[in-house]
Amino acid sequence: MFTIENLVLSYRDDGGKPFTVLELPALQLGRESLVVVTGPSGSGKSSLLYALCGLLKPTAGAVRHEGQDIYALSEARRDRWRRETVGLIFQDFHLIPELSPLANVTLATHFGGTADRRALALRGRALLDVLGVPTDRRHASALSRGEQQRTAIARALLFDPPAILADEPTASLDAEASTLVADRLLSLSRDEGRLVLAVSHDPILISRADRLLHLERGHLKETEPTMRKEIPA
Ligand SMILES: Nc1ncnc2c1ncn2[C@@H]1O[C@H](COP(=O)(O)OP(=O)(O)OP(=O)(O)O)[C@@H](O)[C@H]1O
Repeated sequence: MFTIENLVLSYRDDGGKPFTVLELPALQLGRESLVVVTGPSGSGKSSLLYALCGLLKPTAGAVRHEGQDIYALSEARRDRWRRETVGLIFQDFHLIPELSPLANVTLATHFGGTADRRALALRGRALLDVLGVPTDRRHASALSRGEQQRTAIARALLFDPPAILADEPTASLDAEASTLVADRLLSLSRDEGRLVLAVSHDPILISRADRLLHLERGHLKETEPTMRKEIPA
C-alpha cells in the first residue's frame, strides 16, 4: 500500500546548513498490519510519520501510495488524498475542548466542500458509540483522557481511511486506557484490514505489533515482534 524508495529527509540548522534525519532505502507497508515504530528521541520517528501522510516533502526519493508518488500530486489533490487515505491520531488528542465529542469528530466535514454531512454525522455518532465515548457531553473537555483519545480515533476514522497513522497514541494514558486504545488499534488492522502505523514506546502497544521498526539516527532496522500475544478477537 505504501512504498518508500530511497527516501532522504534533511532539515537545515540555524546556520542554514542541511543535516539529514532520515535515510530509508526501501520500506513497504501493507494493509492488515499493526506497525509500531520505536527509536530514541530525535531519531526521526515523527518525521517518518509526517512524510508518510503527505505533510513533509522528502529532500530526495519517493513516498508512494498504491503506486502514486504522493508528492507528485498538486497540494490540493494531496490534501484530498490525505483526507481519503489517512487518519491521524496524536498523543495529546488535538481536540477542541469547547466542542462536543461529536462536533470534534465531524469538524472536518465543514471544510473542503464535503458532501453528505448528515450521513457523516450519523457515522460519527456510530463510531463514538462503538468506541464507548459518551455522546451526551457538551464539551470534549469533560471526557476522561481515555475517552478523549477514543474520540480522536473516531475522528481519524470518519472518512473510513485505509490507513491510520498515530504519534504516541497511548503516551498520556494510564494502563487501562492504553489497553483499550491498543486493542482498538489492533482491531482496526486485524478485523478491519487497515494499515495502522504507530510511533510508540508503550509495551502494551508493542506487544500487539505485527511489525516492529526501530529507527536509530535516521536508519531503520526491523526486528521480530517476539512479544506478540494472541489476543482473543
Ligand atoms: N522543522 C525542523 N527543522 C529543523 N530540525 C528539525 C525540524 N523538525 C525536526 N527536526 C530535527 O530532526 C530530528 C528528528 O526529529 P523527529 O521529531 O522526527 O524525531 P523523533 O524521533 O520523533 O523525536 P521525539 O521522540 O523526541 O519526538 C531531531 O533532531 C529534530 O530536532
